[in-house]
Amino acid sequence: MTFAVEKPMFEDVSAFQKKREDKIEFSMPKMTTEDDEAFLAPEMNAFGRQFRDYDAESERQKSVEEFYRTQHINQTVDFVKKMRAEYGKLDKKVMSIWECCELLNEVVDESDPDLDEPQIQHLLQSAEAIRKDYPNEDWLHLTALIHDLGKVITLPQFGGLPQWAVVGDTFPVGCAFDESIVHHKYFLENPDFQNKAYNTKTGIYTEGCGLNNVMMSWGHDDYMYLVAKENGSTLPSAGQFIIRYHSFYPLHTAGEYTHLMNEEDKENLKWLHIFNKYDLYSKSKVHVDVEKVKPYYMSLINKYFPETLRW
Ligand SMILES: O[C@H]1[C@H](O)[C@@H](O)[C@H](O)[C@@H](O)[C@H]1O
Ligand SMILES: [Fe+2]
Ligand SMILES: [Fe+2]
Repeated sequence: MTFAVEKPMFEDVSAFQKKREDKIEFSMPKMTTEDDEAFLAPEMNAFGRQFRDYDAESERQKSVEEFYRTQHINQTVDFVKKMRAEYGKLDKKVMSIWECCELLNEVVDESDPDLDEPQIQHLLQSAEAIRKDYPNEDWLHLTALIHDLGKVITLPQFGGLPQWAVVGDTFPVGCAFDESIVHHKYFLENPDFQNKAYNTKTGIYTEGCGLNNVMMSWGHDDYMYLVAKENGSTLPSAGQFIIRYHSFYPLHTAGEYTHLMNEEDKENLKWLHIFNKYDLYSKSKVHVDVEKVKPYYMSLINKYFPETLRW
């Protein structure tokens, strides 16, 4: 394999080039090809139910519903503005992408009816699944690996936010809460629900303004997008879009809120549709061997991210 190496700006070209080549050699180990069958989406989740069944009668569903009750009451325009300002500082920690993956060993997502495994497994399961079907789109494998890293903000050293401010599906604030949002009834107690400036179809926005100008409920998607962007990641725009809107089920699955999109959003949405299948249907009790796949993902991290990032 050959790689295009950017023209270095240094005087000592050979030393720089050498460093760069070492990095590249390390960064491209062979892909494992033991099982190269296509990814098959299962019909049932690990609990023997349909995926994303928010109305089933079970203990897990009850706690998921309670999660959405608090999320819907508390995610307001004011709250999102505060969170954006606070987390925009990126002053919580300096660490690498892989260190963050390992921190997710400690995080279990209370909003998810389909998975109660540590989040690092979900990252690897979705990345390995998408890699099977799109072997040449390395940026997509990496996008899957990192898409949920933002969940670290539930940990004490990152501000210890309650789960309702971190996980679950997302939706715009500042305009009407669409009825396709799961457990929509709990918005009745959200102060923005009664606010005339915020409760019309376009609210504080304009048709076609672009999602970049829309404030989404605060959580792991927007936070991780911010981390990637502010630290100068070279992930393509579709990868950044996937990270930012993968929980926006009211758009990518229900097809609502399209009046807020611009042309670029429409292009990127095609990739988000592809991604969503692997994010959702790869959730399983079968663990991926972390050490075995780590070298491959390290090579992608080195390609698209600096060594350490501000979080
Ligand atoms: O419960 C899940 C989980 O929190 C995911 O990380 C998020 O992306 C989904 O939208 C949500 O339904
Ligand atoms: Fe997520
Ligand atoms: Fe996910």
